[in-house]
Amino acid sequence: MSAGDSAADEADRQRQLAEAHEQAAREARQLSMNYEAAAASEKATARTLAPLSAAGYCLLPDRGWPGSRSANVDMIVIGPGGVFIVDTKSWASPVIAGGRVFRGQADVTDEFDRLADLAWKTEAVLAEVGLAPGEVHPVVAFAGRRGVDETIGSVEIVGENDLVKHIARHGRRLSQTSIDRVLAKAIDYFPVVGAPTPVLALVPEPVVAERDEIAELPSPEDVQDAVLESLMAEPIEEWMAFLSPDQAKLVRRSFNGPSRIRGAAGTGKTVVGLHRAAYLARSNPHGKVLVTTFVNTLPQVLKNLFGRLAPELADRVEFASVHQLANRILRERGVKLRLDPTRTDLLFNQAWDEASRPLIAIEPDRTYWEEEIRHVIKGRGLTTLEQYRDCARTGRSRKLGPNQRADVWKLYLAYDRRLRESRLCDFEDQILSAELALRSTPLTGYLAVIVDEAQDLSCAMIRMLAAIAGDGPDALTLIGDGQQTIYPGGYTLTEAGVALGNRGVVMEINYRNTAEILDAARSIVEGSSFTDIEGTSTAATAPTTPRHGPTPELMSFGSLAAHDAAMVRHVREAVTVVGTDLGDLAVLCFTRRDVARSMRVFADAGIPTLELTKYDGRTSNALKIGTIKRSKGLEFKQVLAPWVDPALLRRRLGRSDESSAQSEREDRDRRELFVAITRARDEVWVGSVARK
Ligand SMILES: Nc1ncnc2c1ncn2[C@@H]1O[C@H](COP(=O)(O)OP(=O)(O)OP(=O)(O)O)[C@@H](O)[C@H]1O
Repeated sequence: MSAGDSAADEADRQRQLAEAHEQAAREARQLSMNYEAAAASEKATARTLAPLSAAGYCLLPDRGWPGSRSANVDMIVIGPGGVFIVDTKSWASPVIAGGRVFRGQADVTDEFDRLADLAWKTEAVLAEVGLAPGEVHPVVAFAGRRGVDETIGSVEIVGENDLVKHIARHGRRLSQTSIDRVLAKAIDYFPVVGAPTPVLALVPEPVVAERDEIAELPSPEDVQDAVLESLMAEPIEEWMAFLSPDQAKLVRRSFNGPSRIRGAAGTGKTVVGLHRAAYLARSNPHGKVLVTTFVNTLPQVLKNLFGRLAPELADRVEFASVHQLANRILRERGVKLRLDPTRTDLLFNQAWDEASRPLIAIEPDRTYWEEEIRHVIKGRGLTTLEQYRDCARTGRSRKLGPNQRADVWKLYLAYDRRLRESRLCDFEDQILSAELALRSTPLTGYLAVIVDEAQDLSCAMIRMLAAIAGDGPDALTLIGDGQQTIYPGGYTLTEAGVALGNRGVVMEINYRNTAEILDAARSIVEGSSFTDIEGTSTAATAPTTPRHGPTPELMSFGSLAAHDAAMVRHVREAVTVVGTDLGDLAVLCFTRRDVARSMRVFADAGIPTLELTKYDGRTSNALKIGTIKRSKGLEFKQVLAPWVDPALLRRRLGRSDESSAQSEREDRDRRELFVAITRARDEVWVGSVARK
């Protein structure tokens, strides 16, 4: 080593050290500038959002990003309008185009995807306390901006100065109890950001001067209006935003094929179905969700409920009954069918006159055979006697041998011939034609089909809907309860070509009825069995309910006049003494004739009425009157069931002729009365007139 070498080495070392310090300083300075901007924008966001606390909102500023050691979330806002995960971006002139976001030349859409992903994971965590999925909103606020209103995937993008309005306009969706539960869980999930890692530098910590505030805040009037709007908003029903944890998890559950949600009356199946429709529409940007059921008027009621549950998705979720859907399918394909129920009834009568003799010997009740043709034969779309001979006739108690089936087939042929000669179709033909039409030209555009009250649908209807849904994950959800089956001639889903595997879920808590109403309803169907579309002959599940109320009144009268007077008196007292709104009462009848009779009785008593055929779910101060079939899926505070067969109010006894049509009919009538009684939230009145 020559003289001076060691000094030169040291000089080199010190130079390298200096360069390293300079590099570190440059990086620290850059980082500091970033944090400074972030801190300023977080502070501004906190200040912008502060007025929301007057409307019951809680702000959780600067929380840790779950699962990340360094990232944080600017602000979590939790209150009556839901949960908002707010990320503020202080970007100069960001551009949103073609579903992507650009910052200068750089595509920064990934940052939005990360926020959407965080919201998705937050949904799952908050579902554990029952928050419905649609209530978690990822929001990006552009700092210092106003008038921005965009979405990228599920992320809502607004100007920072529109934030209060944006959040407040969600109204009052969560009650204080729900907010408290969600808040406790969120505080747990989003950790408090800890102190920064100590700086191991031999330089003194810089002294930071107070920052200038960001200018341009929303005007006080704007903020006041928004907060007021939030405070004054009509609260929505609790279940629209907050569910039981089991329900909330079920809404988000993914099934790798068709699935079935089963549960007794009032267990929240429809509620889950509506939330699931919203969830599926929200998670898939393309296609629509179809919610369908048998009763023609129920879809409109569900649509109105959905409009409040998820207004932003109103155009992504369609509501139609199966017949309305079949009608549309045929119309769009240029197929014209002539439907004339009065004339087709007449044609059936003529066919009955021609071919009834051997059938009367087996079972005299004409209706039984009409049901056999409409539900067992045409409900499946059987076209040959061989098919009919092989058919299991699930749910029909009377056994039929091959020759007897041949006699039924003759009746069917006689009816079918008359239909063709008259160029007429019945409603079963409408479904079968739509199913056929779908085979040549499928119906596209639906990402999922959700069927409510699936037990009411025929085999062909299920096939038609399965064809529309396809067999992708979550494409078909069948919701229903075998115990509420009131149409004969059941089938199994396997027969309809739907393989459920083990994708079945049972719901077990009743949210609608009081324990007293449930007991009364159960006593009506006790001892009678039913066959479910899953193919199992089951005893009913026995859901529990936490609510109590008056014991249902099961009244027997000596005369029609006494019955009708007591029925009117009960309605009057419900309104004047109990204080129930007239619009929250329903009179549910077995037959259309009884509906007409009720309308007359109440008209004579000067009580305003509304037929269920005209009810769309909107409140009106009129007594609802309709058939029990029409009341499927609905609920009322009080239900009256008049002119009930006294036999149904007695315990069902085991009969010697269990396989008779009469026994099958009685079981069905009992289930129908069960449906009527379980429509009531609080009180039930059942009237019967003793037979002399
Ligand atoms: N998590 C919940 N919290 C509060 N109320 C609920 C909840 N879930 C359901 N409900 C209420 O319970 C009632 C019954 O719900 P829903 O109509 O969905 O039951 P269902 O199983 O479809 O009944 P049915 O088969 O008898 O038609 C409704 O009033 C609904 O608002």
